[in-house]
Amino acid sequence: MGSNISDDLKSAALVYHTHPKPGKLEIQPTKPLGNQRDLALAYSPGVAAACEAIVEDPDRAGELTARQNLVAVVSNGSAVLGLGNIGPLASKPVMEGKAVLFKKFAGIDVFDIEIKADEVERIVDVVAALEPTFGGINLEDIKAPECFDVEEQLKARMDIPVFHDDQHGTAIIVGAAVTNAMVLAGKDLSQIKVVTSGAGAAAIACLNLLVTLGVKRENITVTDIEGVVYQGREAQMDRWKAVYAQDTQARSLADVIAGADVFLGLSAAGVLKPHLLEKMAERPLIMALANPNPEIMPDEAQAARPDAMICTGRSDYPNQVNNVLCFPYIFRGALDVAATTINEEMKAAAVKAIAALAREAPSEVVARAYGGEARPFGKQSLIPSPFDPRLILRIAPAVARAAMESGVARRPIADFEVYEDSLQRFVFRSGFLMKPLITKARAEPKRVIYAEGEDERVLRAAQVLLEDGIARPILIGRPSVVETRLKRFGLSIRPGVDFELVNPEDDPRYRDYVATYLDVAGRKGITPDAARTLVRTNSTVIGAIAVRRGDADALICGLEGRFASRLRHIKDILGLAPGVREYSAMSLMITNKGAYFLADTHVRPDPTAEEIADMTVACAEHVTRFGIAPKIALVSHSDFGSADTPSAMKMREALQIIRERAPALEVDGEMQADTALSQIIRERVMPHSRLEGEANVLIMPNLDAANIAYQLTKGLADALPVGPILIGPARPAHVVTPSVTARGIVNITAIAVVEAQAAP
Ligand SMILES: NC(=O)C1=CN([C@@H]2O[C@H](COP(=O)(O)OP(=O)(O)OC[C@H]3O[C@@H](n4cnc5c(N)ncnc54)[C@H](OP(=O)(O)O)[C@@H]3O)[C@@H](O)[C@H]2O)C=CC1
Ligand SMILES: CC(=O)C(=O)O
Ligand SMILES: [Mg+2]
Repeated sequence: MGSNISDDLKSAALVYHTHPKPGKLEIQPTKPLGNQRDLALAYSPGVAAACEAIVEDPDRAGELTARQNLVAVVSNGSAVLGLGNIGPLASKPVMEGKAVLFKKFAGIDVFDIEIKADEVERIVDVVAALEPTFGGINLEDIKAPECFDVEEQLKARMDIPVFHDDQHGTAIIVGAAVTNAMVLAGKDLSQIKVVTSGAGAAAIACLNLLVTLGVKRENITVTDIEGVVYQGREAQMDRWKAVYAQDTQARSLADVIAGADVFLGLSAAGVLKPHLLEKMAERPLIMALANPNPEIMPDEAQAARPDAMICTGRSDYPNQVNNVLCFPYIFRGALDVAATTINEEMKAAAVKAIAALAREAPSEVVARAYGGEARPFGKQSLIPSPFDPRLILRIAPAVARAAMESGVARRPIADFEVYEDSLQRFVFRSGFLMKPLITKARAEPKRVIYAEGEDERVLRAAQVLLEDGIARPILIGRPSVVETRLKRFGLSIRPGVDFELVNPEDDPRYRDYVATYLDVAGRKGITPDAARTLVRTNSTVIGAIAVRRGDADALICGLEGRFASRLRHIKDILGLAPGVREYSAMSLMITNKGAYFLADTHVRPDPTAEEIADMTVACAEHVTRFGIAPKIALVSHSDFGSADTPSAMKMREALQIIRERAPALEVDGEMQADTALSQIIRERVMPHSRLEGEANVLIMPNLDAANIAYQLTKGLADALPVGPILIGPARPAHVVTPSVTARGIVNITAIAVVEAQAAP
């Protein structure tokens, strides 16, 4: 045993699991519990009404409890990743991890259930007894051959989906990857020769699925820890691997690899030696899927066979064949139709959807958003990336449809358009929204300077930014304070080693910075004395000068103090970008309904029509960086001319200017906010609007309206704000608000890095 991961990653992983709270999960209530009445509804006596309704009609549990969206991730810890039988307690981090993936990628809630039980009967009894709690059961990391019986018996006993992820989740992705690789290699599945290392849960399930896809059983040779699985072998045999026993004298992987088109490794680290690859067929597919360390490292495999297509289970190489591409979405589809099982038709639908998605050209918007990362279908992109937001949009409906067509859906979907719309909204609500910018930032991380470098949130953000390669942070702060705090928060990054620290009390560039400051701001009422004091004491000034002088590429400030005073320094030192007449600020609000950009939430008290037009065009450009097509509404109290107040007329005039300046923009106005957010309402008041569907960019007539809308959305709709994104400075600089979180700083940094990449 032993995972062989680097010491750095090991300690980072331990900190990640420990701080700020132990583990990766907590329970969140979804209903208010703020007063006596709430208590009477949530608990006794009100709760009895819900209980009685379920007694009368058990199907109502789906609408009165969280059951229909709740999955159990169950393990006994007997085959945890490639770590072996480490037991249920040590398996808990993996099961919590699976729970997080279910939630993050598909909005499914999970209780991880680690059970101390080795015998099939005991596992089955425990899990079967959990049926009232859950809408589905995901079995995880239970070793072969026990896992086969466990799943078979549970499927027979339970009326909800039971799915052994290591078998079928893996098989579905492998099925999609093999299908696509053979398309590229120009080989027919019925002709290819497959050799495995591993004859356990994952390997056997993959082979079974490959056979249903057309691979011939006689063209498959299985090897495991005992060597080749041959007819008559007695050691370590079971009836599932016996299906693949060959009549052969060959005894080892080395004896059978010659001529293989596909190597399928689902066993243990390092079992495939580079010299063995030489004997494989032309353009072979090497799937080294053991986790966390594969059967062969991709660079070794590529060096031995430059013509090979290579997949691993890891996220740090192309072609990540990992069941995370499947299990969240197959359950999403199954739960959404209240399926009684996950059958072969549903699995086949998932294989098809995944293979087809990889072959789809990235949409124009996605391609632009992902920069160089959106690889077209090919050797390095046999299957979609786990962060492809289209996975849920393609797999869940395909699985739901297959469940309905095969007669196992208890609650069929009536309108797939509405269903797909709800999935689309989920995608935008989650962190996926930031993904394109983060990916783009990582392609060319820039130096970002933080004025409040001693703040815990900046320190935590810096750790993430460095680990994820999003930016090269420069922190302004006193070394002793920064060092003490890093230690206190258990952060492993070190000043001078991992990031640059600018000590405002003792920086060798002090004189040069004062000179630069006087140069740019000397005629704005700054005396030499004031300049010396400010460059010593005001970290926003220091940060802005660093950016001005090219010592940093972008500035983030505003964790303390007032927005206006921070902005004043940016104005004085960095100035406006060419062609821009005024500064403005746009805030992204990620809500349960979707993502909305509001402007100007922080800068201009009462912009003119010209300034509204400028701001709208600039906002639209920023929005496209998120991979979102801007749909812009100029909002007002007036609906398409219903009032002739000065502010309504201003918005009308702004629309005319925008139409002349940027005729391709999807923009309309002036309109009320509900008209902006609803196509139905808009059709009533303005049947031929240029704007289609829901607006996602709301341009407000003044600062009061925009800032109040921003604060209300944040407070009442529990929205996650990103920004404010400052538009206008000559170089990237953003003033966050004092309530910003570490995650918020990471997000605004990614935005600043992408801006800096585009800077001349
Ligand atoms: N990328 C992905 O999505 C997934 C990857 N996996 C990985 O696949 C591997 C197996 O998982 P799983 O099938 O669930 O586990 P099992 O315990 O069910 O199976 C393990 C199999 O590997 C064989 N094996 C172990 N060590 C060696 C070795 N040194 N040489 C050859 N064969 C060996 C075992 O042989 P024997 O039966 O003789 O002991 C057994 O057949 C793990 O590394 C896991 O992380 C699993 C699921 C998904
Ligand atoms: C990915 C996975 O489920 C495993 O390695 O076990
Ligand atoms: Mg697993």
